[in-house]
Amino acid sequence: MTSLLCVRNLSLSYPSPRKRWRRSAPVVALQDVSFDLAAGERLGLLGMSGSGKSSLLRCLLALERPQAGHIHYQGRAVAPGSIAALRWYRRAAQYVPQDPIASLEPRMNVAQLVAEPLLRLGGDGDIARRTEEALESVGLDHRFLSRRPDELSGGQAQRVAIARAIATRPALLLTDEPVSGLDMTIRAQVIDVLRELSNTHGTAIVMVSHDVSIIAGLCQRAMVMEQGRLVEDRPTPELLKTPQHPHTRALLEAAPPLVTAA
Ligand SMILES: Nc1ncnc2c1ncn2[C@@H]1O[C@H](COP(=O)(O)OP(=O)(O)OP(=O)(O)O)[C@@H](O)[C@H]1O
Repeated sequence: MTSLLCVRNLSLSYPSPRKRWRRSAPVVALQDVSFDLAAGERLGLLGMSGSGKSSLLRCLLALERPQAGHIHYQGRAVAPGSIAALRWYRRAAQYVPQDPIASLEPRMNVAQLVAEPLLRLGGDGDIARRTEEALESVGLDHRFLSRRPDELSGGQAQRVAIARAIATRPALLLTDEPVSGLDMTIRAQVIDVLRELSNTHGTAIVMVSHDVSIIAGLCQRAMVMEQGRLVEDRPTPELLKTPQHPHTRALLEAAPPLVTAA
């Protein structure tokens, strides 16, 4: 497989809030994080709350600038460098956020929301058909096309956010807890859609989840973070069967028993 993303020695700290007359030490979110992601690979990111998963995702999305290290996409620099000059990267990488309702423009209807990235990226062919296909693949039929975000449940809004991201068939999909608000049937359906997208179009996926079973069901590889560091990075079945790091073992012991495995 060809390397898509190359992440080397990434470190990120947030300035600490000012307490009265003095500042305390910055909050270290990422420390010396390095890994590669191959085209079409599906990578799960596990870790306790506050371990740095969302910070890493924000760096991969070029929303946060790391203080040290670099990120290259197909050999081109995503970081360091100017965020404003990353238009080319916004075409390649799509994002499914954790909070879909906040991310969907309230004045647009579902058809416009899903078509918007296709139009923005200069989509060719039948935009209406691709919009409907993307919505159908997440279990929403044509009756939803004219609804606005405030007329959707949390789960339906999440599915619109996923349809929006996958309609463009991106080379890289970055997701933060993409199925956490969905019931079990829809959750399984959305996981199938993501797997199908990846298998058919070679989309690489980086997925943050607290749910080990979701990562086991979708991702060939899993990484575990602890206090901003990567402590384990292995094929998911191996990591689940023989966790090496004490933190991974603690994480798996705290998780509910797995129903399925990749
Ligand atoms: N904007 C911010 N300003 C200051 N500190 C931050 C900010 N965002 C995150 N942090 C801190 O950085 C560290 C990593 O946070 P991050 O959100 O990346 O963890 P996480 O693993 O995604 O957690 P969760 O699973 O709870 O979402 C934490 O100590 C957090 O408090």
